[in-house]
Amino acid sequence: MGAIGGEELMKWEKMQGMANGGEEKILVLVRLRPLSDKEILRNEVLDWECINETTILYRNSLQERSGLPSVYSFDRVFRGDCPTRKVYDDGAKEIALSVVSGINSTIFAYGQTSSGKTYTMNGITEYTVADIYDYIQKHEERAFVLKFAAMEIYNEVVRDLLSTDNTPLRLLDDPERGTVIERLTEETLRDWSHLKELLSICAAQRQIGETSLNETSSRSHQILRLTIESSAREFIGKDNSTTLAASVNFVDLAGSERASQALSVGQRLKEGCHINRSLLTLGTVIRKLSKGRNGHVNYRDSKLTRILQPSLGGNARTAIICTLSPARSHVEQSRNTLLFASCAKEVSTSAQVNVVMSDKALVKHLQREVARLESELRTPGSINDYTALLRKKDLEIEKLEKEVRELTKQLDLAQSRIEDLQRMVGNDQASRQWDTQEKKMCEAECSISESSGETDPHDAGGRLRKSRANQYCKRDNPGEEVSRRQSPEQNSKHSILDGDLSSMSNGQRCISEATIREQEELVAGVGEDSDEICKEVRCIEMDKSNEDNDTENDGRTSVSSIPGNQYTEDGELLSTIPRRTSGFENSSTYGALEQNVQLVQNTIDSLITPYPDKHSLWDSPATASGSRSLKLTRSRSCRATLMAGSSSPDFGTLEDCEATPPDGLEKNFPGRPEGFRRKHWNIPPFTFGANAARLSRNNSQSSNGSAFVDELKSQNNNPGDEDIPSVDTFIAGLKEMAKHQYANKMDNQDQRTDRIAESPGKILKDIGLDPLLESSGDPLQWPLEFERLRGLIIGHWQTCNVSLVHRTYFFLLFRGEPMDSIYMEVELRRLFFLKETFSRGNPVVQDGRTLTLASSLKALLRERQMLSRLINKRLTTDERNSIYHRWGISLNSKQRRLQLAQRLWSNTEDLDHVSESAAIVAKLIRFSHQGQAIKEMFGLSFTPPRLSRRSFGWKNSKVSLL
Ligand SMILES: Nc1ncnc2c1ncn2[C@@H]1O[C@H](COP(=O)(O)OP(=O)(O)OP(=O)(O)O)[C@@H](O)[C@H]1O
Repeated sequence: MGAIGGEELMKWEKMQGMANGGEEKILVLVRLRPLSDKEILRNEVLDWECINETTILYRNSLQERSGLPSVYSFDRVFRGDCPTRKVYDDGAKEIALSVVSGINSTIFAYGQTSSGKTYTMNGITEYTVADIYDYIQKHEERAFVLKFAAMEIYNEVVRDLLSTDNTPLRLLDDPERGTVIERLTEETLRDWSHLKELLSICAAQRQIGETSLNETSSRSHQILRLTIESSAREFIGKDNSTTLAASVNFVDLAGSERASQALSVGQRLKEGCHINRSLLTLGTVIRKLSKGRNGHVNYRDSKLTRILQPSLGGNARTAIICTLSPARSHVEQSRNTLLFASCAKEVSTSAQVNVVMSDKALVKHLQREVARLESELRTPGSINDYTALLRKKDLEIEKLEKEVRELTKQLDLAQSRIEDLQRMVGNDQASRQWDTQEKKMCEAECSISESSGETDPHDAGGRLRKSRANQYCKRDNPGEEVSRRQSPEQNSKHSILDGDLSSMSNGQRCISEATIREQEELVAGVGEDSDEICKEVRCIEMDKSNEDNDTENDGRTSVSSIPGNQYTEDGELLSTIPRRTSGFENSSTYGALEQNVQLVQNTIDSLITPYPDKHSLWDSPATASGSRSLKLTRSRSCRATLMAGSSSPDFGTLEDCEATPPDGLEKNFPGRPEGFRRKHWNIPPFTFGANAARLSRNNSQSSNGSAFVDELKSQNNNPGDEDIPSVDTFIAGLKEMAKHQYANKMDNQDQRTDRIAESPGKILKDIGLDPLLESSGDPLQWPLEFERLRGLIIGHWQTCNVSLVHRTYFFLLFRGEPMDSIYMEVELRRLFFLKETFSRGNPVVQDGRTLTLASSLKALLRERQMLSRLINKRLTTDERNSIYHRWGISLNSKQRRLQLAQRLWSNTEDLDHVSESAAIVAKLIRFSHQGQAIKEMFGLSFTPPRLSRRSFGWKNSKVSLL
């Protein structure tokens, strides 16, 4: 409609609103003709009378007792002496002239032979065309093109009345336009006289069919079609020129009398059958349509109804003029005609304005586009563009190569961790058989440190001496591991608690800053040398009664007063409240320490085996169970599974890892609370299939590292999935938010960085890089805290209409590892902000787009539709059916894909539902995530690189954050 302007536009819009607004009933008119001369000569009686403008009455009293109706009402009825002009003006005109407003229209004449159909239609056609020309002259602001076509349907054969070629026209099905008549001549009308000329040609052509058959009766249906195209003159030739195009059909039907009454045999009988067939079909169609549009309407049963389909039940305004002979001898046919008319008045159509872009405008537009592209190609500037593009690509490649190098480093780190873990597990049992002499040496060193004032945490020399003490213990016990392994039966807590340590005074402790830092590193998933861990365990005598004194007096208060983030039930981050952590400082017994060590092992476990789960969503239980065998003590295998992707790196794997107690210390490790473990890992697996093997780093770290990155990234950037934000985009956004959020914290901490050397543990926690401690205080509580925060996040996702793909990425990437709390906080803050802003009715600008609650809801609906389209592509039939079955969607129901997409992530209270939704979305978008691996690859992991005792590594963590 862009080309239509001003008053005309308003008028057409009004018309469009009227026509598009809803359905309107077919206009039904009844016209009585006067008695013909012959009828008068036969002394025929007039049985019908129009008693007012809408009612016709049957007057024969004898017939009234038949039980048939004697009064019929229609939109208009016209007496025998009523001129055709009035029939046109009072009835057909409004419908016929809709065509100038771009609305299709059709005028039918229905009635028995000699009832006056042709007489009426000739007049109606003439008046309509005259009015159209009149309208054209009055609307000079628009340019009109009139086209005329005419056809005849005779014996179910369609002929072109403007062509001398008698070859029947074929009806073709066009997906956009419906039934199209092949080769139909369309003459462009030059003027009124031209139309007259064409009408006479039609009449002559039609007579060919008639004269040989029945001199008094038309045995064919005739359709004259006038098409009007109109464009606003001011826009003609411009790109945005559009055209209104509509047709008005004048349909003169064959006589509606029955074949038996046509008194026909042979050829005439055949004609009668065909006439009956098309008229019978027309009647059936009208009858069906009059009862509403439920069920199949058999338009295709005849050529007539096929051609007139849009006029009868579709995009056209329609009028039917039923013609009657008043003579008593025709009463039966007249009654049939009125019954047909009664049905027709119940039929509704729904017309609309037809706007098309003109061919001319289209051609012009395309020509300009071609010219523009050609000139772009010729312009030197475009070469510069390509050069700039190449440079940009080069930079991207460089960046990717850097990422590959970083990844390689991280893989090395992962390898080291695994080795540490193995050593740690092996050494742990031996640690319980601590040799008395070793303890004494350690204690002696510790006592020296203590007495020499090393309790001052700022005393670097003291720390050095303590460190030396630890080193000493280590160096002087080279056979320690061997002896531990040789005497496992001596591995008991008594050896520690009842040994020489018990003889130490309450004031004596071996907690050094180095030890504390090492513990922090352990919590952070960094595997320290297991020897050193053992020594730390041995050196600690944590007397509960002394703990308060320690924290108050020895300057290490900062270690135990760890900031913890406080959230409201709604997830609002209230404040960072200093609180005393009960983490390692409270480990006053060996049992507690053992648990802490075990926690570390578990953390490492989760790092190297990030895909625990139950049965595969996609695999059969047998398949899923077949892939479960990992144990902590088989960390190398775990790594292999992770790196290789395994044929089924499914979540069942780690669950079995956890559910089947491995050898060694982990037997005693309570792990995550049962409920947490059950829910948390209930996420279906993602099979990497053929790509799995390529995910292995094998022995060639650098070269295969690149392939590894490429593989992972390509998996998450499927061609053709432009609508799906890639995991890169997701992570980049997340990191950006994390960067901003923590930049502030970092700024606040800058002045304290000078003191890092003096108080590294404190700074580490203050800057929020030790989220396990920071967010929960007690690392053992982190799983529960994680679950709580995740529940809040899931709820806010729903409230804020957050993208399902985003939810899926987040849900699958952040699954309870200690360092995830950073991103949990970032996400919660973001969601809280969104929720707050939306609740105030304000928009949020995100990635340059303005988001409102309504627009986000729309986007979410679009995303669901997009996902529904992927269901058939990305899921096998079995997978789909299995999901439909589980989700209560009938396999026979219509739009079941859309139903499934609508249900995804719909029940945020049910974690099983959420998990399965995430798995389905991940599968649809081909997100073959790898948990920790992908997090490390994209620098999402906060796990600091392996820290040297004397080099403080938080900056490395910051780098990974940025
Ligand atoms: N309203 C009328 N006033 C005067 N004469 C009429 C009227 N209607 C029809 N006639 C005359 O009746 C005769 C038959 O009319 P017409 O040919 O239009 O009938 P028809 O329904 O088209 O018949 P067919 O089905 O055979 O084509 C014609 O001579 C026509 O002039």
